[in-house]
Amino acid sequence: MTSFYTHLPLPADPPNTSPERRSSYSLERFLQEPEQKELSPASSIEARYLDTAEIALRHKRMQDQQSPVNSMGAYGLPPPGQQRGRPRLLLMGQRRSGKSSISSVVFHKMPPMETLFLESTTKIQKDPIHSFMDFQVWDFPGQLDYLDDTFDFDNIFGELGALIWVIDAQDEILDPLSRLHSTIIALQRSYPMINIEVFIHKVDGLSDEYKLDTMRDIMQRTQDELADAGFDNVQISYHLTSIYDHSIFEAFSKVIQKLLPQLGTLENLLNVLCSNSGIEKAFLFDVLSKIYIATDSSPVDVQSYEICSDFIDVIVDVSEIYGYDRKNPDEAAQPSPPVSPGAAPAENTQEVSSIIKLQNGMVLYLREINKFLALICLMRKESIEKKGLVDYNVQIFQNALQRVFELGGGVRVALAQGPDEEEQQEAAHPEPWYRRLCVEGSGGAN
Ligand SMILES: Nc1nc2c(ncn2[C@@H]2O[C@H](COP(=O)(O)OP(=O)(O)OP(=O)(O)O)[C@@H](O)[C@H]2O)c(=O)[nH]1
Repeated sequence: MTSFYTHLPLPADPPNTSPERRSSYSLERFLQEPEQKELSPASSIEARYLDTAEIALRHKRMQDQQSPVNSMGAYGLPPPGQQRGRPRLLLMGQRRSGKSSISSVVFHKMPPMETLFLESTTKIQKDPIHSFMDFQVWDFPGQLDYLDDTFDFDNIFGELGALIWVIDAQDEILDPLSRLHSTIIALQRSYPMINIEVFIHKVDGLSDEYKLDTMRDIMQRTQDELADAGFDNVQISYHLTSIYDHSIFEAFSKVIQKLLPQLGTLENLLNVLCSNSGIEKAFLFDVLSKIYIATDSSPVDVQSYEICSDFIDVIVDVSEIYGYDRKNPDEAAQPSPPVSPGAAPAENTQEVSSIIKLQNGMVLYLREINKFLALICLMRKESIEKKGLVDYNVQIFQNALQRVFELGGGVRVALAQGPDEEEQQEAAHPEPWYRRLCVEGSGGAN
């Protein structure tokens, strides 16, 4: 990384738009947008975003009525807004496989080395996570046999968001695998829609070849075992993870994304944003956990994700040192009023933004969406030369996002609606990062 952005250079090239990529998204096909050779005028982009959001919302309503998954709720949960509780992520697996470490590193910012001193879990740890979406992480003691008759199976698995099974790849895997298989078989009988994620964990220090062999072995054994038990089509996702790199955040990103009914809509909005603003890759991040909840449909390469994730760390660290209290935090949480095309949006927005130029000619652009979410875009330096347009498009994206979430109901977006129980709880939590941040979009630090 070289420098924080401090000036607005001259106009630039057309955006890097891939028509094939965009047309693969059904919602965009409805829009019948003309082939684009240049950056669109801001006004047409606004119209397109609003249309996209509108169509996406209608599409979602239809899905809620029609889809078996949505009518049951995603992964066995009631639809958003009717959920009895928060979705649960259950962390299960053998003793010392790394469950508590994962939870501490991802959700509590514990430095990975400090997990060496974690004590063994003796009872179920229920950890409520207050973020862009409220959910709970339940950390199970490795020695617990929850398939035992004395456990209330329904109580544990009833409101499940995902079952995350952690296997220590540096240890022997046969015993944990056999427990995994019996759990899946038991779950298939009562909760066939359940979302099963296998974390092949502690892969740091293993060669790439060994990692892949282990993963193949686990997948094959699981498939065979389930087929023998008469379950041929169980959907299981496998992730190679370690707390010592970004892989654990990436794996959690994928787990959380599956719980978001709005995911398709978010991806569509990000696709439109990227194609109209010359953005190569865009991530919508949950700032506190560094989980990305959506990205555009171009493939995610690890380096892009890592650098965006590091960018959040930089911003949070800078804010810790140089931040200041914002005068009117409630206003900052309000949706930004629409900006007329051509008008400078800076005056009526309080969102934080920051730009870093990289040595390889790329630019990282961060924009706060609300107190939980930040948009991070990776683009060529020529694209950021039209910063006014990028800012404008991002603001339209932000407004569309708020409309999508308002309808979704299950996801909390920082729309100020007067204090409620959740906000009171939040008051007990530390100050949100953006209120202390000083790197502003006008260029340069205040
Ligand atoms: N090398 C390596 N070690 C890890 C990783 N994750 C966790 N560990 C280590 O694994 C050990 C056990 O971690 P815990 O998180 O306590 O394991 P647990 O599954 O919660 O154990 P129980 O509470 O007994 O069920 C600790 O010493 C961690 O530092 C990882 O990704 N790589």
